[in-house]
Amino acid sequence: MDLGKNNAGNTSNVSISESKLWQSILHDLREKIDNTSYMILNSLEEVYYSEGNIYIYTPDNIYKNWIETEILETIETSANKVIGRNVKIHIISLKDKSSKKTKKSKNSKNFEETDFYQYLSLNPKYTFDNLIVGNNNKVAFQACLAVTENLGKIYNPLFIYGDVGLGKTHLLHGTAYHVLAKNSTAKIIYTTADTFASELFSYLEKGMILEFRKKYREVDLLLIDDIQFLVGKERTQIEFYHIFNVLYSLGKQIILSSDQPPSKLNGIEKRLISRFSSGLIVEITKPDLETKINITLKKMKELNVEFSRDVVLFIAKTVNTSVRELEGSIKRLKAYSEIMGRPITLDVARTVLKDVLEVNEVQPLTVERIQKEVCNYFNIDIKELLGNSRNKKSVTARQIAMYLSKELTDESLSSIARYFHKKDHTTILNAANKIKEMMEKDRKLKYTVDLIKDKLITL
Ligand SMILES: Nc1ncnc2c1ncn2[C@@H]1O[C@H](COP(=O)(O)OP(=O)(O)OP(=O)(O)O)[C@@H](O)[C@H]1O
Repeated sequence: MDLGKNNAGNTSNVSISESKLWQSILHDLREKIDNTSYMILNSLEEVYYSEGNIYIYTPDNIYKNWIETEILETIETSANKVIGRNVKIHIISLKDKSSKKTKKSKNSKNFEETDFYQYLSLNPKYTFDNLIVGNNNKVAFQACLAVTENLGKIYNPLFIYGDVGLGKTHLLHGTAYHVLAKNSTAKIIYTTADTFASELFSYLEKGMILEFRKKYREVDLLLIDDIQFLVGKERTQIEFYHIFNVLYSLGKQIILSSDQPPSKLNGIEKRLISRFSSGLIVEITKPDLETKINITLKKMKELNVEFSRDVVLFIAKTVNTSVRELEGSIKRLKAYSEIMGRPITLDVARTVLKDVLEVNEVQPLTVERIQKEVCNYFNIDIKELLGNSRNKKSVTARQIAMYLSKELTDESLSSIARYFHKKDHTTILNAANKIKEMMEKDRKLKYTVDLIKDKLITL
């Protein structure tokens, strides 16, 4: 029987029998039912989920009767626990063809893995596949990747910090997904320090502190986001301190994120700070232009929207505060274009994102600024840059300035030519092409150009 096929022979749906959720339910049942019952359940090939119902198909009535009399309640309890809501279990014998048809009506939706991820509070979009890795987050990403290969063995704890909206949560969720992809039964808790604190108090109110401890002390990977929210919460810090110690001594992996490095987390106990600092601390910084362009292109694809190259460059250059804002700007432009039925031109983008630009107080990127920055870098006079000197340094500087003016401003080639006191726009085009070509072969030149570019656009 083909597990990937549903009743209608449609191969696009995934049955619960293949899913991580069913594996988790079976895993939970392993210790609770006898071996024969476990073998029976493990051998079943058709198990489906639909809106709070699990349909388990058995080859005949003997299996059906066994499950119903021996283990039905236990399955239900495990399923409720794993899914986090009440589910109803239906046992259907495949010999009884008519019941199969009724239960699996065309509205019946097979289980999707997103149900499982929602249960873990993971955003389905925050995977490594959707994460753009640039200079700003490369170290943090590599550290997370290394940790997934070797849970608890290296970089424990891993402490990731950076300003708001720079992708810390995305990285934490991506790590959890990556661990689950390698081992679907890994016990993972992702939570924020705030949720951890509220959860603790609700367990305390119910007199269930032991259950709370058990829950957190049993994990293979604990990810706590926004750890700065532990500041001032003394009771929560005490509880977290003990959980941390237990997990650490058991060699379980802990990953924390914060908007500050540990040393700046005033209001968190010293003993916790020293533990946060005992593993690897990595920073996520603001993305450079190239990374912002790549993120913009990725988000456009996710949002199914297309902008011209000019608009992409404009967004990436001008939205400087966070990746969240970058994403917000793309969404705004998309909404504007849909509502007004107009394509997004550079002028439209400028108008729609006016308030974002005001916040960012962007210094306009003019040909004059580029010329000045190039002169600073090469330590030459503007007269030398604009003159006709053929010495190597002046020629390189001039060509780089022409290349950057073409790449980073909206000026036409003729207009750029005027800024360089040239009559012919082909001078600019030739210089720009030459630098572009040379950068592919000459790493030192590429490094120089990138450095100047960074200075011009860095936030
Ligand atoms: N490198 C990246 N590639 C793709 N998307 C990114 C990247 N960095 C951030 N994002 C996106 O930016 C948005 C904000 O990221 P996220 O919530 O992870 O930031 P954060 O650092 O956790 O922020 P906060 O400190 O406010 O909690 C998300 O939609 C995320 O997908």
